[in-house]
Amino acid sequence: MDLGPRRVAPSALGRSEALDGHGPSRGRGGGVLGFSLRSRAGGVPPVPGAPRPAPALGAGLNEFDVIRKLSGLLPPAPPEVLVPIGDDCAVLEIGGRKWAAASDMLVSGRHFEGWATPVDVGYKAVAVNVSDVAAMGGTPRFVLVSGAVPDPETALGVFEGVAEACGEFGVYPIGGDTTGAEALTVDVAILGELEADPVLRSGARPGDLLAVTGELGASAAGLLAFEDGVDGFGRLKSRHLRPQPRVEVGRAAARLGVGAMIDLSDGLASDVRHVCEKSGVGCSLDLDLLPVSDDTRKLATALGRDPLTLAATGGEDYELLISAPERVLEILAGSVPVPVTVVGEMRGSGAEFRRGGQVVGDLSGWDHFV
Ligand SMILES: Nc1ncnc2c1ncn2[C@@H]1O[C@H](COP(=O)(O)OP(=O)(O)O)[C@@H](O)[C@H]1O
Ligand SMILES: Cc1ncc(C[n+]2csc(CCOP(=O)(O)OP(=O)(O)O)c2C)c(N)n1
Ligand SMILES: [Mg+2]
Repeated sequence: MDLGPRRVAPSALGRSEALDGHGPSRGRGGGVLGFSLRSRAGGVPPVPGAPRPAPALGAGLNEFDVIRKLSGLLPPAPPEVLVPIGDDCAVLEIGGRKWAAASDMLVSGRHFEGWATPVDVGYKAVAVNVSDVAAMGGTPRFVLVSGAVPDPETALGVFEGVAEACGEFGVYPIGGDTTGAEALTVDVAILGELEADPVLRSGARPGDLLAVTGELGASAAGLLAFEDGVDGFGRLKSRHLRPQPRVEVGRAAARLGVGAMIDLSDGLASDVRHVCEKSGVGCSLDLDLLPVSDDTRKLATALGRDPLTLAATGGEDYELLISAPERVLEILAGSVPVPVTVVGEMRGSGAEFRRGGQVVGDLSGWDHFV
């Protein structure tokens, strides 16, 4: 295990400024709330006494508010549903076996631009779903792949990438759907098998340590390189286009009975809050402990970005965040070929990030509606 200067400061520290589990705006666009404020400021002044228009349903909600609200609309789950909406995968019991099920899609302009070929998009669409199964401790088995594509060549390119990823991760494609559209969208649904009990987001306990696999910030750095047209940095670009989900670590973690696990898609700063919220606990993370590679640091710095902030908020790492007692993490780190780095600890309440011993606020990851 990468123990570094590993023990984070004890929890006699100030509380986080973003305890609601979502953090502040990342300043991308105005969001739905921004639009309503703008239109009011520039529009016709309200007529005294006239009925006010009802606010649009969902106005001002962020991505996770939407998911919480739609979960509230669910009828009672049938008995086969062991874990409902709200974790990396749902868990179903079918034929005496436990299955993890999830879906994630990639949308042109939102998840990729022209730097990603259709083959890259197909590959990544499978990989990010495999990562959700890994986060439950499962073995990915089957995918359904649906493409909304501008032309037949794109459809076939996507499927080439799907086939490549399926071969690499031991997954079999059992169907999907193909339709025409202006811009490319690829949606993958996955089924994984669980040999051990699934690892949920809700099992973290105060006193557990928090560890991440692999490295953080490389994918976000690769994205910056594409966006800014930077030559070179092929490893970072590849980390962005071809994430390597941590299936073996996830399975080992489940066998060891770690407390909680989540895959890092939106960024550590956001994803750790999902674990806190679901577990009813808090956490303290030390940014100085984040595993950030030299090339990530070099590129981020060259582009005027802070490498540690990028690593905490950039997203699409597809590493695992694991909460477990220290001894369990030591055993895990000794049994997998990927670095497992302690970055903080769980505590009673509050989500706090520290750096150089000081509390830093305003850290949050990706949110599709902010
Ligand atoms: N439109 C939707 N309908 C039903 N469940 C959804 C929808 N969007 C997201 N979810 C569920 O909400 C939870 C959180 O979703 P998300 O943040 O996308 O998780 P992840 O990062 O693991 O993909 C998951 O359990 C997911 O299945
Ligand atoms: C063109 C472009 N802009 C921005 C990003 C960065 N980005 C898009 S989605 C995302 C977060 C992960 O995607 P999401 O759809 O939220 O996955 P999930 O959490 O559901 O697994 C990030 C960091 C990108 N990959 N491409
Ligand atoms: Mg998702």
